[in-house]
Amino acid sequence: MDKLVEAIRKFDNPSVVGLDPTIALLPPQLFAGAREIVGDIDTVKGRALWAAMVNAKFLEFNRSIINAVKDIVPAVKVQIAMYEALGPAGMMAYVETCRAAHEAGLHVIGDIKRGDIGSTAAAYAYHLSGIPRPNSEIFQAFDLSGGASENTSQCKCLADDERDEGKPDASREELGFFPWYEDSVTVNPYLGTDGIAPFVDAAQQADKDIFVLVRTSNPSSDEFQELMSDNDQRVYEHVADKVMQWGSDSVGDEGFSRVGAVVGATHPRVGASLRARMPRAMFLIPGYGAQGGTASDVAAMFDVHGEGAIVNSSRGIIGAWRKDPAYNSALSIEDSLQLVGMNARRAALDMRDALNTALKERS
Ligand SMILES: O=c1ccn([C@@H]2O[C@H](COP(=O)(O)O)[C@@H](O)[C@H]2O)c(=O)[nH]1
Repeated sequence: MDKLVEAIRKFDNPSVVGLDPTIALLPPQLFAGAREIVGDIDTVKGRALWAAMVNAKFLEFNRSIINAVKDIVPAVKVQIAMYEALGPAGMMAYVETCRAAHEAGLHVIGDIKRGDIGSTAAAYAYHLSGIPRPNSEIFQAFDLSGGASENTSQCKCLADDERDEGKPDASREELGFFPWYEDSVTVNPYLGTDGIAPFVDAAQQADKDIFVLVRTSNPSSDEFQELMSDNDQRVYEHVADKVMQWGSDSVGDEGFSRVGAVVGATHPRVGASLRARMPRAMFLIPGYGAQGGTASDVAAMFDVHGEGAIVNSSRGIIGAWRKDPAYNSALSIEDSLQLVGMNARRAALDMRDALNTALKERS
């Protein structure tokens, strides 16, 4: 997490902008004429054209936000669900969004919430370590090599070779070794250690990080996470202890391991207790703004130095333009996107200031 900690310090801003576009969050003028272009939406062609168009608009929208905030925030969190909902073209919009953020110098958190049995988790973990080698386990399992390769025992990724040769990230990108442009991803711990270990290994190989869901922000999260086990511990407390264990071999210079924790801003008391329980875990805190979390709710989730956490807001920042009286439907596409960017910037600055004030006030 050293790079993320450094980026937060550089901007004096422990917040992350969530790029979770929906059609309702985009200015309607971006879709002017869409009906005519798409034709009948209930045909395969119409639906495919619509998805391609929406994805192109998502990308345009995201780029205007990235440009507007790149000099004031350290990171973006890109929620893959919003893109995946639009099919294969959506995945390209996801990747291109991550790439635009990466090229703008931002730390990119891929909110992909993966988790599966070990062998499948190993395949998902290539999000971090790059496209697998032809002789990696994932290809061997299906014998795509025609039995030619000898090496079946190791799941070795392309990034290994690059790292061995000491090549910088840029050359990895050129070679297609780093296709997702994510610096970290979110993972779901429900399957236990064998579902997480491949992500920890991949993060270690590729010098990246993961964030494990520990105490999520949503209303139903109590159903399982608050359950009490025999030894008087809540389920989320068990997960927290596992997160510490999973990260124990990867504590960086800044004192945080590669294995961070997702803790919702909507649980201030629990968040504070988790801070004490997980001193080496960086917290990714969603639930600020649109879900009701405030700066004072999250202040106790930072460590004594006011570090160790990054707070996400998605709708509250990318949808801020909708409250601006300067918006009107007659604005050109260009002007509407400028308004989107200006409002996102203002909302991001307000969030930064609110967090820094709450951190000062608590001491
Ligand atoms: O516990 C969790 C884990 C992840 N999220 C994600 O964060 C954003 C929140 O969006 P807002 O618009 O700021 O509410 C979204 O991508 C969620 O999937 C979360 O909210 N809670």
